[in-house]
Amino acid sequence: MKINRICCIGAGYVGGPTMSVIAQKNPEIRVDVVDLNEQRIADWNDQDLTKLPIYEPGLDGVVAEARGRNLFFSTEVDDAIEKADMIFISVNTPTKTYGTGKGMAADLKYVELCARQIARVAKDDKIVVEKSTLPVRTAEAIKSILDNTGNGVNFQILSNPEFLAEGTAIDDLLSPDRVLIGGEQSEEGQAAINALASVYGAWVPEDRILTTNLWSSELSKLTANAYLAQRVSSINALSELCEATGADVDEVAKAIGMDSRIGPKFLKASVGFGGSCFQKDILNLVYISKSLGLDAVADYWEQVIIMNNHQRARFAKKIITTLYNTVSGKKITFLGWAFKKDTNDSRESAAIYVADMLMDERAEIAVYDPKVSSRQMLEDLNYLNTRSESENEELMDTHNEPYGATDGAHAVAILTEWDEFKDLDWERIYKGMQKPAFVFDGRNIMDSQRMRDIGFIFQGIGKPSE
Ligand SMILES: NC(=O)C1=CN([C@@H]2O[C@H](COP(=O)(O)OP(=O)(O)OC[C@H]3O[C@@H](n4cnc5c(N)ncnc54)[C@H](O)[C@@H]3O)[C@@H](O)[C@H]2O)C=CC1
Ligand SMILES: O=C(O)[C@H]1O[C@H](OP(=O)(O)OP(=O)(O)OC[C@H]2O[C@@H](n3ccc(=O)[nH]c3=O)[C@H](O)[C@@H]2O)[C@H](O)[C@@H](O)[C@@H]1O
Repeated sequence: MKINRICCIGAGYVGGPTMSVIAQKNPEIRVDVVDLNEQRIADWNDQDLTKLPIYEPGLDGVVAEARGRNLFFSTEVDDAIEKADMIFISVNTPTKTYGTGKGMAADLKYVELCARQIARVAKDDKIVVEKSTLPVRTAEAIKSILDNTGNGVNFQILSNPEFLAEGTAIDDLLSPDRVLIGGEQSEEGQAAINALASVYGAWVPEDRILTTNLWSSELSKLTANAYLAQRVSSINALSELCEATGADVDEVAKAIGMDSRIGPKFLKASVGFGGSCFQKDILNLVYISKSLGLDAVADYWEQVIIMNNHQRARFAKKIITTLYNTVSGKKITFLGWAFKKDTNDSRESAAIYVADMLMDERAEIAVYDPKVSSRQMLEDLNYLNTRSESENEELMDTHNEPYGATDGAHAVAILTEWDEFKDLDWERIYKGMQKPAFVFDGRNIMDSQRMRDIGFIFQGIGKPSE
């Protein structure tokens, strides 16, 4: 089966970059990325490539090559569905904020809407690909909707979860560790799997394209994120033990990471993991386990989230106790708001929660982040509903450069590991701050000796205090 046209519903962090690379590598396939959000589509179509809605290193070059050739962004969802042979569903699947499973289960309403829309519009056979991260057995629900509300055409459902990480999305897409495709174990299912495998085969070596049954593929995505987040929570748990004993968490991480069975990656202690997916996907895993009566399994994974919440709170508490048990009226500068470097995404960023806790103590927060807009920072805080929007505005001040942000501050807290923070003129920052000048490095990016030599009272995560 030859694929001539692809449609992707959802032009977000996954749909946008993934389809850009598919289009770049398959110039003979037309790829239409569609979204209900008109502003987002307008931004994807902006001639000024610095205005793309997502900041990802290398994305602008890929879009420049393919856009207008065989890559198109539009709000014409029906038209793109109708003309496509293969339709990716890449819409958001946030944690439910209402009803059964509130705060735990994945909200599948956007996915279901897509399935219903595909069923209504499709007039010939289609392959429908789950790109969104979904609970195991969702393909069953999608198939039921398509088969029962459609126009009698045949649908094949595939699961093709995305493993890219933000900030390295283009590199991850260009050379993935693996591409996972789950499908029905039938002749038609195999043909659909082969069709999608040939799209990736344009640039991904065959031995990296892994095919499984649908349920293994759906569950592997939740499992991969749970394992990765578990490693961060494990090293963060040990960071507290390091602080209590005089061990250095980076030294411990290096020592264990050299064991080839453990490996060196994802062992960086931090103020806590963020991002739109780790928490949501683990909560979803916990919810599924609980629904199946597997309470011990649910409790095991829930601990990863509990530890992450603890790490964020511990960081805020450390700032408060170190600043003589009060931060009221004190200026505390955050360097970084994004959940990790090289992205403008701040969803579930630890910075939001740490700011919220300090603002509860009436601290005045000044923030500088190279890519996150001040509007987004305020929206993030308002979303928590802890205090009124005007109070948030009063207590938070945003800056577009670091020196004004740190001027007059009692303390600086590093919340994101942006490379540029290492090269700031820290002597200048020190001079401008209140004394004693405190720095809390929530990412362990600074050289502690150098910072102490400048005069700072410096504290990293999981590091000896002097
Ligand atoms: N952000 C990431 O790095 C990764 C995300 N994922 C998963 O991919 C999925 C998408 O995530 P993101 O791209 O981050 O979300 P996003 O929120 O950035 O993008 C989703 C887009 O879908 C659009 N949308 C929702 N319903 C629609 C509909 N009925 N018709 C047309 N457009 C619709 C929204 O307007 C939005 O622009 C989620 O399930 C997520 O768990 C998977 C791997 C990585
Ligand atoms: O499903 C998803 O959304 C994606 O989630 C993560 O990607 P992402 O959240 O973009 O970024 P990561 O590099 O995994 O970092 C997540 C969080 O963990 C933190 N982290 C990561 C690694 C580490 O050693 N220490 C640490 O604190 C990061 O700072 C960040 O806040 C996974 O790495 C991707 O494979 C997956 O596709």
